Amino acid sequence: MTGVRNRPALSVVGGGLGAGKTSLIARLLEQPGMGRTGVVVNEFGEFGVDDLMLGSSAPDAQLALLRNGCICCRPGNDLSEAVRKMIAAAPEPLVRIVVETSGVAELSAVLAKIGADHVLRGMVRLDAAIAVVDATAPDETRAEHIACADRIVVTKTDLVVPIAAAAIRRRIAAMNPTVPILDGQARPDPDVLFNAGLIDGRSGEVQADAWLRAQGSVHVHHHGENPDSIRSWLIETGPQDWTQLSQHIARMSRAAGPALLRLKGIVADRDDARPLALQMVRDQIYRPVRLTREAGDGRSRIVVIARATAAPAVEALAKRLSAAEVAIEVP
Ligand SMILES: Nc1nc2c(ncn2[C@@H]2O[C@H](COP(=O)(O)OP(=O)(O)OP(=O)(O)O)[C@@H](O)[C@H]2O)c(=O)[nH]1
Repeated sequence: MTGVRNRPALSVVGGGLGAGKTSLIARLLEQPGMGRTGVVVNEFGEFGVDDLMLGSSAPDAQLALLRNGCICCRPGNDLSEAVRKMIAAAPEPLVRIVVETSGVAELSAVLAKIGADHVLRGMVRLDAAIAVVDATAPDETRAEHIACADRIVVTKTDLVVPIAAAAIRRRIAAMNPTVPILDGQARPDPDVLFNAGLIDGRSGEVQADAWLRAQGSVHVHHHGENPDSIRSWLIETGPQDWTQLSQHIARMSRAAGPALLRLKGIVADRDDARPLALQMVRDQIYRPVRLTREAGDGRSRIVVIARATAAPAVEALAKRLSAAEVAIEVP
């Protein structure tokens, strides 16, 4: 099996129907440094046009089309198979693979499926979850997309007045305070858009803080009284016993149910100087990654993003972990 650092970095681009996913990827593919990229397009319907559009903007890119239903809902391992074939067929080793989800897929459901697919995980290195938000359709902004994204790209800002674009950015920041928000019109730099994973694609080093993005950046947030509103928590605590911690997290996840959207953490391990990176998308727990000793500072930091109804479950988790400080939204 290829060492994790040498595997292609897999990023997922999600967003509503017509939000601008294909246009964003097509513009990215035209940029220098985007060679040796493969794109897997998942179309909901039988006839795909996205691959034609991408093929014309980057004739050398490796393209694969998965038709007929969302990869998150379809049984089987179509995505794994498409990625395997793409890696095998590429004339040169691929640096990156971008998966464009169908416009009806939930980004969180696609990420959860990828997390559960050990064959796929063995072929790639997970990189960025990118949510595309259409500035002309603010009401279509889906909480799941925002909550689980590592990067957000707001598209069609040329079609709205600046004040409307600013309002969308504020709304996104209130739902996910740690996520960088980029403007699609500004032609996002691939180096800024991608490279969001635990391992820095350029240096091969672990980039724990950049990945967690919780260093002093999660504030007390309140986003309305509505039980559907999205909240974020930063749980800061000391070293943990891994087995116990995973049981506490599983318990929190069961209590929160579908209200839990995303969890990310760097956890100091009571029995090992090397911390663990853990993440969840919905109820899917990814296998934790053991970091290097240098990545730790003796503290555990866990970021949880969930609907407001999950508050008791998250607060109970914080209590069980004897969190020294919990930043929680206040009404
Ligand atoms: N003015 C403007 N139009 C855009 C922008 N981004 C995308 N579009 C247009 O919006 C339409 C939909 O864009 P696509 O890139 O196909 O959207 P998509 O998310 O891939 O669509 P589906 O795959 O069907 O869900 C196209 O006509 C694009 O030209 C933008 O930033 N500004």
